[in-house]
Amino acid sequence: MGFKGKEASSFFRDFLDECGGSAVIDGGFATELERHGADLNDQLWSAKCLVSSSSHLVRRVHLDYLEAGANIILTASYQATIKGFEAKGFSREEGVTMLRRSVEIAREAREIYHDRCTKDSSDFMRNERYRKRPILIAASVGSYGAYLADGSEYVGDYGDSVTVQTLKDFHRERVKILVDAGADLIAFETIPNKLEAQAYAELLDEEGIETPAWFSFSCKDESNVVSGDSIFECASVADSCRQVVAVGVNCTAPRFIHGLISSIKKATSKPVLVYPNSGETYISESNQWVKSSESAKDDFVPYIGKWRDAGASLFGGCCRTTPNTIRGIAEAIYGKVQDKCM
Ligand code: MET
Ligand SMILES: [Zn+2]
Repeated sequence: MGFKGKEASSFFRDFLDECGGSAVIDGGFATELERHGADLNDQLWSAKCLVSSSSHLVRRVHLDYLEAGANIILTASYQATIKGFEAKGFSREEGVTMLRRSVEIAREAREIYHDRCTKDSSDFMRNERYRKRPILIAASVGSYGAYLADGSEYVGDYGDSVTVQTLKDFHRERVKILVDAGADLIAFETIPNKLEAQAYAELLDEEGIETPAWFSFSCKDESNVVSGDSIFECASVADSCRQVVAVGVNCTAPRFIHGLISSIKKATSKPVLVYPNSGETYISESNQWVKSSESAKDDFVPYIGKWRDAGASLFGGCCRTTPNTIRGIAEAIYGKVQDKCM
């Protein structure tokens, strides 16, 4: 399946149809790399693993999420920027190579997974719909706040000196590199304010990018993104952008998701995606996740059905969620699946 020659929106509608109406997004990526032993206490965060010596870990995490049932896997490029790589002493060319690698590694993981599925026919999953599910590679684009590596993507205030133009110039090159590397989708993630959504929309238009994109916002309550801009206004920006095929929220506490879905549905008829975090709060000073007083670590899998009834159609997890969360979501959507395809 490819989007070439197809309108972005019809490509994505076909994908969702093939998935049976609802699709599974993967779970926390950086979190999972850490669980496999990576030390991400670094300005580059998960992008640190794109250096060749750690690329096997990136592939491994992608495979874990595919084996858990994901239809969409997000690349390790969330915090990968040429500027960020240069600040760490890499050359421009090396930065470009690592960005491209993020897409290539995800594609390799998809091939390995497909290969395993075909070869191991004796242990094939009985659930045909699950086994034949389509799989897309989404190039992760973290916000400008993510590049600042100071937790700004959870605050959303970039100050007066940062304009739409600043943001477009910041994102332009890496978006083009990721598209050129063959991503099926661009996942603009953890968008903290309306300004950055406007910048992405203009950028897609100006560069004539035909690769479908999704806009996903990080939110602080049931009706506002973290900067305080309303989710309705932010989703409206996404709604008016032709290349945007889905709109939603990520890295947001599960308790706000239901209300957010309703607000987004008022602004757009595009498919709605949700991939909450565990409900814990990120403390940038100590680089730690702590349980907030309102909620212990939520297990949001039991709510998937309700969120689907509220109108969402893509479900996954963000920080501090694991392949187990995604397995639970896949089972909620596809029914009980065997552990192995694998
Ligand atoms: C701070 S949100 C991080 C999103 C990214 N896709 C990850 O799971 O690591
Ligand atoms: Zn997150």
